[in-house]
Amino acid sequence: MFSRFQISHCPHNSKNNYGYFENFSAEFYRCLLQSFIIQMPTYKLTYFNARGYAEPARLLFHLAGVPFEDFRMTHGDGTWEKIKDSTPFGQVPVLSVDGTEIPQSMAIIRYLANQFGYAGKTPEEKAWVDAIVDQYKDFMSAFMQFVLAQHNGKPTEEVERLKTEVYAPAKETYIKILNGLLEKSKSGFLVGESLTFADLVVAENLFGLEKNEHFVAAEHPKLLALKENVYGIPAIKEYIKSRPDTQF
Ligand SMILES: N[C@@H](CCC(=O)N[C@@H](CS)C(=O)NCC(=O)O)C(=O)O
Repeated sequence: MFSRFQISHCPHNSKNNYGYFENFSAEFYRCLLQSFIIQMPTYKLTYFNARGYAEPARLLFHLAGVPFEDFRMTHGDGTWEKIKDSTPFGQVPVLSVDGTEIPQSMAIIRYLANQFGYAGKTPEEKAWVDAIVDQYKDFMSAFMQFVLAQHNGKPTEEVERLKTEVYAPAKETYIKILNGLLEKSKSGFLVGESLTFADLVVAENLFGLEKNEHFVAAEHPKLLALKENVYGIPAIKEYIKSRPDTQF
């Protein structure tokens, strides 16, 4: 968002013998200053009326204080069926930036975090943030296998097998990795000295797991502290007060 200025339209007084502009007028400087004023793109985030894969990006918008349209479709009202084929990958969330669409929840939040300064401070921090988010995605893929089997009415034995053989070990690994990172952290955040989008993704995920009784945060004080840190940030706290209370 910092690169959207255009100074070539600003008026100048004259060109010197070499063709370079010189003797810039006061008007030129005024115009230059105006050009540097940040022009915020128009953001629209399309998703269902759920936290799900869109919530970390919503948290980030509120944290950064950047306005966006939080477009929530209602399941079964036909809106999704109408727009599905015109979305980039046939799924939501989709972020529109001045009309340019970006699919995939983690690409969206990484893009926004890079714009707003929450993607990590060095290339190594950025890599760690990405690694944690990749670990979250591995966990979610195990979680979704079990949840979808249940949702689609698969036989109880199959649901149980997915729960104990796929989901439970993935959850154990995920929680162990997060705890290990927080044990070593001096800041209480997952990477570096300050909050990154990995903290938002994980804190929101812990919130959802706790809400749906897949996780007892009190049994993991470090994870609970991370979640409370994130949810205690004034801008986020303010948003949570009015966000729709959905199951997922
Ligand atoms: N990997 C994708 C998964 C997105 C996804 O599964 N979206 C679901 C909603 S949670 C969806 O669009 N479902 C409607 C459909 O597939 O028709 C992401 O992270 O954005």
